[in-house]
Amino acid sequence: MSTIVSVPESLVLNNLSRRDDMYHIEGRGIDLFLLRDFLDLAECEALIELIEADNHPSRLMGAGEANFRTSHSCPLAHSRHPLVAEVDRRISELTGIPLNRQEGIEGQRYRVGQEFRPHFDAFVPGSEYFPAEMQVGGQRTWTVMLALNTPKCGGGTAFPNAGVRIRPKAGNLIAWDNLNGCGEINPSSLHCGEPVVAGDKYIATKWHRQRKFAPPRAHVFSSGTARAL
Ligand SMILES: O=C(O)CCC(=O)C(=O)O
Ligand SMILES: [Fe+2]
Repeated sequence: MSTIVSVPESLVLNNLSRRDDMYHIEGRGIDLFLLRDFLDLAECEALIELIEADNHPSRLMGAGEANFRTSHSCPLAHSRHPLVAEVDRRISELTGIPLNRQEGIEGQRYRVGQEFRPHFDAFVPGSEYFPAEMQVGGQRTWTVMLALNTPKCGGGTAFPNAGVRIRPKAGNLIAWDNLNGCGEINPSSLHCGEPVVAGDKYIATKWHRQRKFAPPRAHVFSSGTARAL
């Protein structure tokens, strides 16, 4: 038996790794990519303004412990701003993953002390939300995360099982696959947004699905909860 997905994940790996401006960050058990200056500073500022204009306390899929994710989130697609569509398009061009497998990009703002504790972006099998998510696009595959500013101190994106910490810098993009070759959650994809120590932190996160993604109207975009594998 074989699983057929519309874009083999190895193709995404090829698309990212063949660029000479792409840094391959070596982590235990995971391929992490860093591309500098994916957005220019004016674009970062414009996205930050959209996040400031419309945000709500960040949500979790399923039950999570208190203070697990203390940031605010903004469903950037709701703004209908042309820059958001342009960023979606550029991400699709970079990864080779078609637009119809993208979730709407989510802006996030962290103030001092706010964080997102270790979690998987991929949906956790056995959770109450899992069957519904499998109906609307299947598992999450690649995460692409854009740094919209450079926090003064703290706020790194850390992968504890892979032994990697990435410091956000305005305009930079990072990307990783949350699944292994069998389509199961890769334990090394566990990651967190470390507490911000000084200044604010703004990012925008793009999650991708295994199949065409057609969310019901009330669909809430958020990350998976932490769960030991
Ligand atoms: O804030 C970060 O660095 C990580 C955010 C994150 O993990 C997510 O949006 O899924
Ligand atoms: Fe995440």
